Amino acid sequence: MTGTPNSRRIDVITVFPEMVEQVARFGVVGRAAERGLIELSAWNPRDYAEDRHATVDDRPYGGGPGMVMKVAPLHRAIQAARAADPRPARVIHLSPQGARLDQDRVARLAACERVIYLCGRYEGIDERLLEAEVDEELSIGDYVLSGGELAAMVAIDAATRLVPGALGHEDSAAEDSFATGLLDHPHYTRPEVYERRGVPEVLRSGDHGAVDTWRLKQALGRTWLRRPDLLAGRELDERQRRLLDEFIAEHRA
Ligand SMILES: COc1ccccc1CNc1ccc(C(N)=O)cn1
Repeated sequence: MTGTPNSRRIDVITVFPEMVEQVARFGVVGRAAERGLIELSAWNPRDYAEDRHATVDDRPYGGGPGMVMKVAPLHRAIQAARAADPRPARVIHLSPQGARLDQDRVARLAACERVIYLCGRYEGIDERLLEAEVDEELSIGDYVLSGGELAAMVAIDAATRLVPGALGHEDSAAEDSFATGLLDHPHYTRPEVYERRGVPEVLRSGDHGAVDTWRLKQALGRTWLRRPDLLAGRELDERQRRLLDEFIAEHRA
């Protein structure tokens, strides 16, 4: 299936295609797929195995527990995915050995016209396939999953939110907490009081300037409290500095 020229094409190499296809059935990613902003296809290396048992793994050279994914079925699946669209693709291997996925790397993925996500299972993938085909290794965190599929789905979700048009006007990715480099401010909606807990007055004042100031102060304060590391590498302007100092003074009061 050749892609429509300006849509982002996402291919996933996985032995569990049905698992990965779920990410394009719901919510923001589901709507983006429906509207042709992204196209998602999964490719199963079992379909490209050499033998009638559709073997995709084998025992590790050097011994040890578990199995290793074979080169040939993965290589053929990647070639089939590449051939499905004339545009060049960036091949990303999800692995605990990868660079940590953060919003900057997500933004780079979102800018790619084509990405092929390679999902390992078992103990991992034969190094020769990685050397020959992989452009970048990414990790969603310092923990081991039973496969790269969930990591690929995380990357697909985070990147799709940044595709122009994917989010309605009601929630712009530009104000996302990590887009501003700060944590998010608190959110409230009706009822005004729930089990004796109210809503901060300023949010019902109708004074949008005051609301924006309150939200910035809360974002700065919460970042200071929960993720001071995010503030370490960041210059605050005079207004931000003053708001954070106010928050800290109130926090210590
Ligand atoms: C033993 O599993 C592997 C070993 C090597 C490569 C891939 C896998 C598949 N598992 C993964 C994949 C990604 C992440 C992550 N942190 O992004 C965690 N686990």
